[in-house]
Amino acid sequence: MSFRKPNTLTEESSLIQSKAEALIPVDDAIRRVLDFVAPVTDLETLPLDSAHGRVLAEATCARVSLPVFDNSAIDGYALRLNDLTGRGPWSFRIAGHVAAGDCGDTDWPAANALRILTGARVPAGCDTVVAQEDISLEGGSITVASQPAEGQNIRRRGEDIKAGIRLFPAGRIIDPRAAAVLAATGEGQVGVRRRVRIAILSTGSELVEPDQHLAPGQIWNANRYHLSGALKLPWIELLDFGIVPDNVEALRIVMEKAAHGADLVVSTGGISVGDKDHVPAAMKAAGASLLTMKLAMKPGRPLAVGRLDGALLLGLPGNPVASFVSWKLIGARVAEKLAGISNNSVKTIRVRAGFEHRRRPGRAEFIPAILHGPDETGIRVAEIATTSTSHRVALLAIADGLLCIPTDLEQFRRADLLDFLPF
Ligand SMILES: Nc1nc2c(c(=O)[nH]1)N[C@H]1C(S)=C(S)[C@@H](COP(=O)(O)OP(=O)(O)OC[C@H]3O[C@@H](n4cnc5c(N)ncnc54)[C@H](O)[C@@H]3O)O[C@H]1N2
Ligand code: MOO
Repeated sequence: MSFRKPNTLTEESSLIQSKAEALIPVDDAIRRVLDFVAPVTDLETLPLDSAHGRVLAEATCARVSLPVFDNSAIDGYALRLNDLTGRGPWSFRIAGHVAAGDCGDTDWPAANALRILTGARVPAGCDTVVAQEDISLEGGSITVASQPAEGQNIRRRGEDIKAGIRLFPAGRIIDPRAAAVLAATGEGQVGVRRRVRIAILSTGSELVEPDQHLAPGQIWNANRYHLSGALKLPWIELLDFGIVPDNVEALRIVMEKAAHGADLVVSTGGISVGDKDHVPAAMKAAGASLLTMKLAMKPGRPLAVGRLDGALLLGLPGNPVASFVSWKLIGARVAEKLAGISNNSVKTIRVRAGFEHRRRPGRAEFIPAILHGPDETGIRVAEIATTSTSHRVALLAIADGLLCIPTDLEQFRRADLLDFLPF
């Protein structure tokens, strides 16, 4: 079975995984899904202040050197070393004053000092700046007791950033640090990729919104909120289609509408084998090419992926922790690739297991876990409440992240090292 490039995924029946087929390793599944994603190509030019959190469209090089000119690092006095003849102490009349913002081209007779303030352009001829704490001031003159070093307290042009060097790659999110660097190098307008349009829908006839009364058999919609929370980002335009009942026709209509306006449509629920699991059928009825997968992953075994109208459809499982984990590991990667983001958000750290565990291998597990520690070796220790996680929203409340147990691992002991994906 292969997962093909955009718009060529047409023989859906041959792509649907048979029951007997092995579970797909998580990394393979991610690779296959990502193979199917092309970043949005439309660009916008925005004033820097409106570009916070957006994705840089092109690599950015410094068009100036920083500092732009030699300037003083301190409040003090500018001197010419040539004027320090003989043995000290040396006295100089203060011939003028340069502050930050002044052009610094000032009349400066030989054997005189200039008062200079932090950030002020160092005048021509000045090769040292003495701190005001290191002189004695009397009337209009200063006395310098010890020999200053050449270049001291002068911030040289280009010592921070050289004109022409690459500051950021394409795909970098303009976070506050990047914004400061862009501003400092005079990038008042920046080219960014357009926002990715992501539609979400919560499938399930049992669902009502949390501000509604629960009738017998109903539950409150949790998935809509972990998704809308994760998607409230400056590079995403969120389209929320609310709750859709378990009905192929209703699902088809909403999916078509969502796919029409979105780059990615994310649904939760209705992708397993129950009589009311209609999401794959609705995707097909809408004319989508479709791939349903069973992943070697717990929670989050079922996954449906389709393409309709230029939009990618991603069907996540209904159990809240399962859909949360599937979004974090797979959905978020899809969204980031669509947006053209260069480095993905899935970054694990190493932790020690705070417990021992024996298990049936075959699925990678992602268990909500709490971090303690660090232990005597300086490494943090992960504890879990249970390995049965799929429906247990309480685990999301208490956990610091996901403890990652590799597919083939049969057992581990207390203090063994494992990967951990922080929230
Ligand atoms: N016979 C089998 N049954 C199931 C299998 C299987 O392989 N064979 N897989 C199980 C696994 S694993 C998962 S995960 C679930 C996935 O099921 P669906 O994606 O079809 O989801 P639903 O059946 O619609 O819902 C599952 C569960 O989650 C609750 N839910 C759904 N949406 C929400 C929501 N927005 N907020 C809160 N809770 C939600 C729903 O009420 C169900 O309890 O299938 C297993 N079954
Ligand atoms: O994927 Mo299911 O999440 O194992 O419960």
